Amino acid sequence: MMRKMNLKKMAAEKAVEYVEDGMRVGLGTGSTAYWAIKRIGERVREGMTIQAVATSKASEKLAAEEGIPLVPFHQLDGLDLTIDGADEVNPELSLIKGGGGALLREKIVAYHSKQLIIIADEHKVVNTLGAFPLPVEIIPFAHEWTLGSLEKLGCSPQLRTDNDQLYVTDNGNYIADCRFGEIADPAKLHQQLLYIPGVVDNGLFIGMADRAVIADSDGTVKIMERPLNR
Ligand SMILES: O=C(CO)[C@H](O)[C@H](O)COP(=O)(O)O
Repeated sequence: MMRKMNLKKMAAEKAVEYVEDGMRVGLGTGSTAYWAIKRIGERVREGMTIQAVATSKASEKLAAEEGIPLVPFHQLDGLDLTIDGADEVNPELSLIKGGGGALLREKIVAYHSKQLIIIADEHKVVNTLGAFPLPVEIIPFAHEWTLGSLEKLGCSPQLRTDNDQLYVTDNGNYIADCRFGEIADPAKLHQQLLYIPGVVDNGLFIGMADRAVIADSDGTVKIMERPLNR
């Protein structure tokens, strides 16, 4: 069987074929997006001209090292394409994202992209979202109360830590990882979460991804398209 890292690379490199000269491109975050940024870097060095923005400080650093031209947000009125990873992908291409903690910037960038392509290995494809704990970005102020409100929605939120310290996002916030179990109605949960003061955003991406490029352990790469009725 092929190693997982190779599957991520395969999906990422296939997705980078959608990047065309002159495009404005959003760069995702995580170990799969890493391979997309590396491949985009190669294509830039081969002569492709793009303008890029990154969804995290880590991806920004990698892109700069790769020589990818990064531009300030105010110079662009939107993006043509964003390529990003995901923690779960369902058949409607609804997603759980934020395992890497970059969900807020990822959602802002995806929202302003004409196209969002998700890259993943087959292990991320699920029928129903929710086995992966849903990351919810919350502001530090009164976060204990915000955690209480999350609990009332039916999960036991875990404040994310990193080396025994509270994990702090690029935006200075905390992440509560929330185990809801199977999420029967992602759109409803999304609304309920956004209703809680102190919640900045959450890792549910609904109706945002246009396609998912999925690498299978049999060595094939398949493209999932978002159903037209959504
Ligand atoms: O949403 C994300 C970061 O916030 C990542 O895209 C997601 O966690 C998948 O990461 P990986 O490709 O490392 O499995």
